Amino acid sequence: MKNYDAIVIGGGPGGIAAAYDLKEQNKSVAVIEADLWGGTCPNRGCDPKKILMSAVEAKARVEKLNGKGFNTSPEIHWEELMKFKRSYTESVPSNTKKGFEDAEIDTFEGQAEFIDAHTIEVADERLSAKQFLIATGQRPAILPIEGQEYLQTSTDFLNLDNLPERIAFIGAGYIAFELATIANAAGAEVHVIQHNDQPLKGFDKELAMNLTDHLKNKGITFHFNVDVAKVEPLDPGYRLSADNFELITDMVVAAAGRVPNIETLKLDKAGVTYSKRGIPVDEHLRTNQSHIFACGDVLEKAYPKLTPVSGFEASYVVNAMNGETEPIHYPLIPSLVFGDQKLARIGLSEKELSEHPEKYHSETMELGSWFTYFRINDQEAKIKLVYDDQKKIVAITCFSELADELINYFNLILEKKVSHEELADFIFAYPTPASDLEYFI
Ligand SMILES: Cc1cc2nc3c(=O)[nH]c(=O)nc-3n(C[C@H](O)[C@H](O)[C@H](O)COP(=O)(O)OP(=O)(O)OC[C@H]3O[C@@H](n4cnc5c(N)ncnc54)[C@H](O)[C@@H]3O)c2cc1C
Ligand SMILES: NC(=O)c1ccc[n+]([C@@H]2O[C@H](COP(=O)([O-])OP(=O)(O)OC[C@H]3O[C@@H](n4cnc5c(N)ncnc54)[C@H](O)[C@@H]3O)[C@@H](O)[C@H]2O)c1
Repeated sequence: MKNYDAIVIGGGPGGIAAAYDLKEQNKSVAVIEADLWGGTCPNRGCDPKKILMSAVEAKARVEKLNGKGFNTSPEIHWEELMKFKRSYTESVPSNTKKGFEDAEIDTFEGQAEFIDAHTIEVADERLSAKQFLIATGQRPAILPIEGQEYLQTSTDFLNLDNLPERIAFIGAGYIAFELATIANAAGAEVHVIQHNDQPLKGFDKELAMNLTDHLKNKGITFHFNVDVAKVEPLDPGYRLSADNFELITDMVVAAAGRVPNIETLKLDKAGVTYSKRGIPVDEHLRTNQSHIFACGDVLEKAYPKLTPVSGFEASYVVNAMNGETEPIHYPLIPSLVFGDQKLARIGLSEKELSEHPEKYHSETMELGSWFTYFRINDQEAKIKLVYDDQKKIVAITCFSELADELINYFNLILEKKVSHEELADFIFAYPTPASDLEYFI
């Protein structure tokens, strides 16, 4: 039986970052991956989505300038776009694996399952280690409804050879908004079905509704307060039904959240506690077994489950495995819904803000006439700044084509507590979103 200093279970962003850091400390390290090396983000998450989104952004940019230099609406050629996406994704698993091999990190393929607290089995091989890191991520939740076998997922959508004429998304969170935006721009008839009336929970309600209205104007149909009960196959297509609701479509994507990959690990055999929301850890990312750590999406945690958060936790956990005694301290984490118009937020959570309305007040600024946005004809652009009673900014939500860039500047400003006076010491290239910053702070 091979014995290691550390075994990392899961070859996604969290597991990869941790494995390299552990190796740099001259430890013997093995990584185990059950599916695609690289994990969710580069194979079936952020990166393929953003490649498809590039076409959406380009199309929308031209459409915004219709009558202002353009008189056309570019058509997205799905097969070509998918080919472009695959030119990136297809080499991710082999490149990731080769990277490990070059770094002399051992790789094993298959589902890892614990035999006991110090031994795991993968593809009929038993391995032991002094320490373990569980970084097995999440997968799409499949709704417990009649006909659930006909539901497809974000993974299926991001690998479609041909775009169906009609697509329905169940759920109105990050994934549904982003993939619906792509499907709509590429020419499909798109429906988004949400069981309550609150899309994009966790974002400012007013600006989330601005994004919803933007997508409605693009042709996406939203159905709120509809709890889908049944999916039936037709020839061709599917019928979705709920109380007083029926919809015929060609593809149904379950986009109603994600569940942690824990069942196959046989955590009971290692004595590791878990819940259906993931693996609970202490403030050193340690499970109830002191030599078994966990990081990334598989955690039961209140922090957002995002690629940079997995990477941040991985860097921390390697030090914790080495005996670091300071608890993990998370910096501010921006949240962002990508699209031709983006919605981005940072700062105190909407829950915290709504629980103490007496403590906070907000100001919304329409930005459409500001030169940065006027130039690209982004008439919908706006920003909401939330202040505490000391007039300190505690949260910011941006809605615009440039919100992704802007939120990162605010991240630096809020995290480093940069004042208006300090900002005035900088000369930013003009005209850019950065040169507007001094008017917000
Ligand atoms: C459609 C989509 C879009 C997204 N877009 C963004 C975005 O724009 N920005 C962003 O920051 N985040 C985004 N995310 C989230 C991001 O992908 C995740 O937060 C990130 O991948 C988490 O990294 P991780 O290493 O914790 O888990 P993962 O990337 O999920 O990696 C875990 C790995 O463990 C493997 N595994 C599971 N069980 C076992 C086992 N028993 N044995 C061995 N291996 C196992 C899995 O196969 C997987 O490869 C998106 C996610 C999705 C689904
Ligand atoms: N841009 C990004 O950073 C990005 C993009 C995509 C995914 N992600 C990550 O992936 C995670 C999962 O995304 P997601 O969109 O699947 O989950 P989500 O939690 O963001 O949204 C799920 C939505 O489905 C709704 N829902 C739940 N049950 C339902 C039902 N029975 N019928 C109809 N609606 C129902 C929820 O109310 C919610 O609005 C995100 O939380 C995030 O961590 C991030």
